[in-house]
Amino acid sequence: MDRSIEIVDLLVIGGGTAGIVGAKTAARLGARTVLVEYARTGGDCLWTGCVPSKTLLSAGHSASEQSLTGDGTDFDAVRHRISGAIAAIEPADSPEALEAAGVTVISGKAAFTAPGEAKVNGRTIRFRQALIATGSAPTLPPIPGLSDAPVVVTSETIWDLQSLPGRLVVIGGGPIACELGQALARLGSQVVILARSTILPREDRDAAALVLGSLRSDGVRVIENATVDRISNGDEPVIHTGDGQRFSADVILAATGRRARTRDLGLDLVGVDCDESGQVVVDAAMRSSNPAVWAAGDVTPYPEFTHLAGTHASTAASNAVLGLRRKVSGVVPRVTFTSPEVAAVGLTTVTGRSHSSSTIQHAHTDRAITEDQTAGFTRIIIGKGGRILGGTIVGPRAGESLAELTLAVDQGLSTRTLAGVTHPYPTFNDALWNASIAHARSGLDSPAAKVAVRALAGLNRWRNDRLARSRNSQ
Ligand SMILES: Cc1cc2nc3c(=O)[nH]c(=O)nc-3n(C[C@H](O)[C@H](O)[C@H](O)COP(=O)(O)OP(=O)(O)OC[C@H]3O[C@@H](n4cnc5c(N)ncnc54)[C@H](O)[C@@H]3O)c2cc1C
Ligand SMILES: NC(=O)c1ccc[n+]([C@@H]2O[C@H](COP(=O)([O-])OP(=O)(O)OC[C@H]3O[C@@H](n4cnc5c(N)ncnc54)[C@H](O)[C@@H]3O)[C@@H](O)[C@H]2O)c1
Repeated sequence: MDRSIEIVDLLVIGGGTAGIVGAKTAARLGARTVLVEYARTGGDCLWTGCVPSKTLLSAGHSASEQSLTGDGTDFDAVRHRISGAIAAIEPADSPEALEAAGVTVISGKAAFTAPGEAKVNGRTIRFRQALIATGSAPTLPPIPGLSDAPVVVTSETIWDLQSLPGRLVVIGGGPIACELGQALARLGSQVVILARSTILPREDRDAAALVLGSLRSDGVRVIENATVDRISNGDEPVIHTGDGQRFSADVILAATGRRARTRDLGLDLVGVDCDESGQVVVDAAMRSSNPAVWAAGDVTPYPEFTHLAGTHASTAASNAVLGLRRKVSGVVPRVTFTSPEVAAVGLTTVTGRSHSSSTIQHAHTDRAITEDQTAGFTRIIIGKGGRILGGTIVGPRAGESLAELTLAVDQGLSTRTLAGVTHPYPTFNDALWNASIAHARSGLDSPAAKVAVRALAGLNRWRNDRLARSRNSQ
């Protein structure tokens, strides 16, 4: 029997970051909001993404410091730390927190059935607007033998390992491969990273080179431009590369990208278009090809970051509920939390004739020297009128320094403006300040500026002399 519930203002499908933020935003605006989640609220970030991976990195960092004293790794303690971090954050993302915010939470799998209708657990929900926030899942690359290998994990299942892998082969070279590869190497695994291109291909080349050096000094074998041909599964899995190299593994981590969860959602029944990779196509207001259906987070073609899932869902939900067409910002910061961290926003290379860059190596940044952490730099890309267009920061806590650079890019600040703001000393942000000062000062080196400065100084000298003469004659 079909049991319908009264029409809701916003139906949210998926209870990860995008779903939670979207649902809370709508409820705060007074909308009758229902969120459907088939696994557990909190999504990828809380359970298998940001939270466990950053905790693992922190544990790896502590282990690498302790190795100076010869301490071993207690993997149970690491697992305990990870579950502790999840447990501490989970209440904020729980169904109870959502209900307290005015959101009705339904446990089950939702799919659209007709325009304005979806089904969950055999029950029809009629909606005025809907938000698709179903995220993405890791994919396994089509490598012969991979799916038959005994211990193949992804970023979703690696957290189930009960013991530290002795030999870990990571296929991929993106943020997941670098972060998890480095953390596990620091905890004591022998790690090989097989990357199809260079590692962190989206980042500034100098930044990626610093991470490569750091991974290697942590004992990770990084093979760039590798082709993984096949995996043979005899006594133990062996990974064969195109150039004839072989790597034995106890565990294989596939970190080669993700696929949007849009299959079985009934999107064709509501006229929601997807691109060829299965992601929901949205405009800059996060609206799909169906004007009553919106999408946010990893299910869209935008970069896969928690902060973006949240801000995009908030925009989508308020647009849906209030009938607005507010567009999302194009300024997207990102941080890869390796040692050193790589943080970037906006333009990271000089691409136009009117662009220039200003770089401060952290070897010249006093705080980096006092911390003995000089492997890093701050580079900003500058456009017309000294406007800061973006940049890259590499070093400890680069992600924290990126907030200031992100604000500068978002607000269209110039190097002169940033140079004029007193920064505390000694901090890592000195590098961003000094990169701005260096550029702003270089403006004073142009012939026209030199003439103007000389004229101004001359005028002031003449005025002071005249004042002095008149004082002397009194
Ligand atoms: C290892 C790792 C580390 C990461 N680290 C960072 C980081 O440091 N910083 C950062 O910004 N990002 C990081 N990310 C990315 C970040 O986790 C994602 O961008 C973010 O979680 C996406 O949120 P979402 O809400 O779009 O999707 P998800 O969190 O995947 O949520 C989607 C939810 O929808 C549910 N669902 C799916 N289909 C249905 C359905 N039909 N009915 C009901 N429910 C459904 C799922 O169960 C899931 O709970 C990391 C990712 C990984 C894998
Ligand atoms: N710190 C963070 O914000 C953070 C951390 C982890 C993940 N994430 C998000 O999760 C998303 C997924 O991460 P990811 O690292 O899996 O994906 P990715 O798409 O960023 O990187 C995958 C890498 O694997 C390589 N690759 C693909 N197929 C391969 C093959 N057969 N052999 C060897 N290499 C191959 C690709 O060239 C690419 O460099 C990222 O795009 C990112 O947005 C973010």
